[in-house]
Formats: sequence, structure tokens, C-alpha cells
Amino acid sequence: MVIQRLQIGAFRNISSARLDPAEGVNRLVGVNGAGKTSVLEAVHFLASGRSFRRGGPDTLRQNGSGEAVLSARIADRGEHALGVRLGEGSREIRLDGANVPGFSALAGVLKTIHYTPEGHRLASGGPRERRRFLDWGLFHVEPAYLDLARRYHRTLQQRNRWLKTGPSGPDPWASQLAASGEEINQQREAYVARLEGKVQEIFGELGGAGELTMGLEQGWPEALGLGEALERDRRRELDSTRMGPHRADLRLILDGSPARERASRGQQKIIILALRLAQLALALEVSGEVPVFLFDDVGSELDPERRRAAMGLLERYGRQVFVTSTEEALCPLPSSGIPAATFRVHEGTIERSE
Ligand SMILES: Nc1ncnc2c1ncn2[C@@H]1O[C@H](COP(=O)(O)OP(=O)(O)OP(=O)(O)O)[C@@H](O)[C@H]1O
Repeated sequence: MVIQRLQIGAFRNISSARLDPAEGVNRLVGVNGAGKTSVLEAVHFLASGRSFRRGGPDTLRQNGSGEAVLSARIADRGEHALGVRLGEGSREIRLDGANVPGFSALAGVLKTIHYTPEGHRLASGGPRERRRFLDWGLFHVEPAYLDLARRYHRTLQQRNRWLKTGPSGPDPWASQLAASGEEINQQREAYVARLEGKVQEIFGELGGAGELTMGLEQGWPEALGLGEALERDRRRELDSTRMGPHRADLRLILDGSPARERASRGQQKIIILALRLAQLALALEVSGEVPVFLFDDVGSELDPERRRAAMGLLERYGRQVFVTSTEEALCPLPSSGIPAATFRVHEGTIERSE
């Protein structure tokens, strides 16, 4: 999967920019606050309709006003044109010249995996981020998973609405919810099992110390089927469903203890980088369709040896990669044969350097 052209208008501090990225490694170099992360954020937003930074959509529009415009031409098995306009409380999304109702219609047209300095939150923060990590990764290798997840969430919402009415009769949603919930769980289990080996291998290559293992907490008691768990919990439920894969978590264990308690901030970064790179490797292995990898601030995140190892892994598993750095020297170009480009970012302007 390759972005052939990216256009950014009135987004963060970028008034207007056009990039024709290389098919391989693209370096974005500039001082702090130049706008490098904003370029990665624009790509991520086109792929998912959300930012990897905090703040609502208004923080994306330049100075919080006007209209931000993002577009990209993507080449994969076919070619596609994506476009998004973000106005005040409005957004317009286009695919191949036609308006589409929401980002869900774009799912899979542009796939990205990102690693940012806030990435350690995946280890240290709450379970929502980890579920999202699992679900996107699964979708990258199993496109039908998206429909399954949507079906589950629709039923969950319907059941929660029903619970709010304070019902006393039989549960009309439980069996449907349990069926899709169990299926989600099975797919997540299988994905985690496949991912774990890759994560361990890559964690080792990145010089991560200790034994890293992973496991899935399914979101309801292990000994019960989901239908049974819902039935048993029925009396304690007030107005929302408390059991199910929407309450699942991904356990990250370092040397027998939860990584969030045991691992240092630096170790957490290596763990998360290993997770993201493992997702990339698995996508390549399973689907042959390689997501675009976005790597923010490679220089400050990793020491030289790990940086070299990370870039080597990206050469092995990645196809198109965007890395940001304050200095070129912190991010050497890949070995010969891999197309590469360097872009200088300066106060919101972007220029390719020869
Ligand atoms: N909505 C906005 N409108 C205008 N400028 C913004 C907006 N949001 C952020 N900025 C500014 O845009 C600049 C670019 O930020 P960005 O994080 O992309 O820089 P960066 O080059 O990645 O920096 P660093 O190396 O420090 O991570 C910052 O100076 C920030 O203050």
C-alpha cells in the first residue's frame, strides 16, 4: 500500500503542502514545532477519521477555524483517491470522486500503523487503546472482522437501550450478542497467539530485555460462555452490558508481571514498538498488503543501536514508511535499492530535498 500523493491544506500549522512520497522510506526532518508530526497525523486521519493526538476535531483545523482539507492518492491492488474536508462541526468525505457517508466507507482503502512518543500509553494506559490496537490489527489481516465487530456493537447498543427501559421480561438481545461476542473473542484469541511469537522475536531484535508474553482477557469470566455470563449478570446490570468483548483487555507481561507495573518508560516504548512492528510483519505475512508505517520522532525515542534495529525491521517488513526526526543524522537513509526521499519541514512548509 503506497501513498503516491498527499495534499494538506489548513491543517494544524500547515497552510498548504503537496508531497509525492517515495515508495520506500520517507524522512521528514525539521526543528521542534515545524509540523512533522502533523504530516503523519494527516495520513492517519485520512486512514481512520481520527487523530492519534488528544483534542477534538477543531484542534486540527488551522488556528481552530476555516476548513481543513486532506487528500491522498493511494495505490495498492488498484488506485484510489481519498479526500476529507473538516469544517466547523461538519465533515465531508470523498472516495474516488463521490461523497461517502462516513469513514466506515473508507475502511481498508488506506491502512496505517503508527508509533508515536505517546505510544507507551498502549502499555501504561487503560484497555480501550489495547482493544483498538487488537481490532485494527485483526482487521488488517481479516477484513471480514470489521463487519463482525460492527454487528456486535450495534447489538450492544440496542441491548443497552433496552436495559435503560428497566425491563423485566426475557432478554431479546442476549443470544445474538453472545453469538457475535464469542466469535470476536475467538478471532482475537487466534490473532494474539499469532502475534505473540512475532512480538517476542522483534522485541529481542530491538534489544528488549526480559521475557515478554501476551494474553487476552476476554471481558467475562473465563469459565462461562458469554450467554451464561450475561444471564448471571442480568440482576446486577443497571443500564449497560457489563460482560463481553467490549470489556476485553490485552495483557502484556514482562518477566511474569504486568508490563505497566514492571517495565520502565524506556522498556514500555520498546514493547510497544515491538507490538506495532509485529502487526506490520503479520499483515505482510497474512495478506501481503502492507500498511503504511508512521514513525514519529525516531531520534528521541530510541538510542542509536535500537534505531538501527528498528529501521532494519522496517526495511524487512515495511513497504512505505514515514519517519520524522529533528536531524537527518538521527535517521540514516536505508540501504541501497530501497526508494527513499527526504522532506524538509519548516514552519508548516514542506519541501523535498535532493
Ligand atoms: N490547529 C492549529 N493551528 C495552527 N497551528 C497549530 C495547530 N495545532 C498545532 N499547531 C502548531 O503546529 C506546530 C506543528 O506541530 P507538530 O507537532 O506537527 O511539530 P513537529 O515538527 O512534529 O514538532 P516536534 O519535533 O516538537 O514533535 C506546532 O508549533 C503547534 O503549536
